[in-house]
Amino acid sequence: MSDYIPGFGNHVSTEAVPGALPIGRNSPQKPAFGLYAEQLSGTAFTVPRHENRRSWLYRLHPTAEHPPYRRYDGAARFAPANDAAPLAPNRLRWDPLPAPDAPTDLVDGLVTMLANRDPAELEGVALHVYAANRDMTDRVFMDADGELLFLPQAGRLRLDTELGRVEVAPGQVALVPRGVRFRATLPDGEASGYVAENHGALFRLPDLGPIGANGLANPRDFETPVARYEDEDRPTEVVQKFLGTLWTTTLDHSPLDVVAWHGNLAPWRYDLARFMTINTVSFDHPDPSIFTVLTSPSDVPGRANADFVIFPPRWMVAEDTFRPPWFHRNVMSEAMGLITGAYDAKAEGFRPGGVSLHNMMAGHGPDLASWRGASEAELRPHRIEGTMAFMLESCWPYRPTAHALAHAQLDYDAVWKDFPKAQVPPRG
Ligand SMILES: O=C(O)Cc1cc(O)ccc1O
Ligand SMILES: [Fe+2]
Repeated sequence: MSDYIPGFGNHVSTEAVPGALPIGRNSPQKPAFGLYAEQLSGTAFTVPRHENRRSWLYRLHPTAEHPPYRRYDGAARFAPANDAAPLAPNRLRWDPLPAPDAPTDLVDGLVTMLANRDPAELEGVALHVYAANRDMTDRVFMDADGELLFLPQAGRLRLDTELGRVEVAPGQVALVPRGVRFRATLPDGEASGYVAENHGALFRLPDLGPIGANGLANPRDFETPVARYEDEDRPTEVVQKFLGTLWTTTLDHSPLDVVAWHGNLAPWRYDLARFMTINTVSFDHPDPSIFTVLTSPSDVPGRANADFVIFPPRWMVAEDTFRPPWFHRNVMSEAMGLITGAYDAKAEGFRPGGVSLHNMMAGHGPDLASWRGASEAELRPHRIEGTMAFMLESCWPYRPTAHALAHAQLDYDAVWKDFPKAQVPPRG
């Protein structure tokens, strides 16, 4: 049997021990084996049925049984954005995180770069980066502030979650729903990458409009783990992110003790190589919304709280067209990262593991070298290979954290310096 069940947002039933899952009801008077039934809500009880997400978990201990949380004093840079000072409307870019110089697990290796809105408003996203070289041992993490989308850049992650094991490699992404506890271990000994934290409406597949019934990320390619549990009676720390700060408590058992579960709120993984990419076969560079993998809508139709967009390997065939991204100013705010290769609008300086920020209305687009190259290129069919950039586009402008502001590349603006002035014929 596969360790994964295919499909996005499906109603799944899975049990690690035969007979653990109640049949025909969610909360029997006495669940099998003395298990505790617990509902985990991903949406308010009364949201419309097609948006309603929740799962029922059958576990060795009730989650409610835990001592009080105290402030966690590790992960000093895994912190909320600093919104005290006015933010300059400048474009910013960051180099990849250096490898940790001490043993560091995923939680302590997370560094918050960009965030918008307050998690208490149930809107907005944050972009974190991580660099870790140690397994989480005897501790788990959970985020009450949002769902977590993991984008490994180097090194695999094994995410042992309450609802099962998700293994994810660079080129794949994985999602852990809000509130689901998990432990990250590093099969390759070290790992670095990105985490998008979504405080708003749950990520979903975008509508396809005139594209039709198929294409972009197809639902069947999302993989949800089967139930898998630990029966460990030893102290386990739970680090929790709640309202932008970190808290800790210690249980006398592993909380990854869900023997069976059913429902449609669950972790999953997705291989970005399965993305069916759409592009022009005539002329002009289409808007990047054609590359949307997942969207988190805001209350305004079509204006996303967060769009997760990728720039995958693809053919470029447009005729009489400047093929890379055009110059633009966007009412949406654009955070970007690079998983592998080079990005077609930036000849240099945007490195795998790096981050860039082009906030609302910031003029940006190809750097001088990319513009020159693409303006002069012979327009034969050309395949962009070995690349994977992503964008987390949000209607809410991002604020870099104090740490990010202090570590931005110097003079990113210079990539748009010295464009030759256009020469129009003299008037009249
Ligand atoms: O700024 C960027 O590089 C991202 C981007 C890509 C694209 O193809 C069109 C618009 C856009 O913002
Ligand atoms: Fe852009």
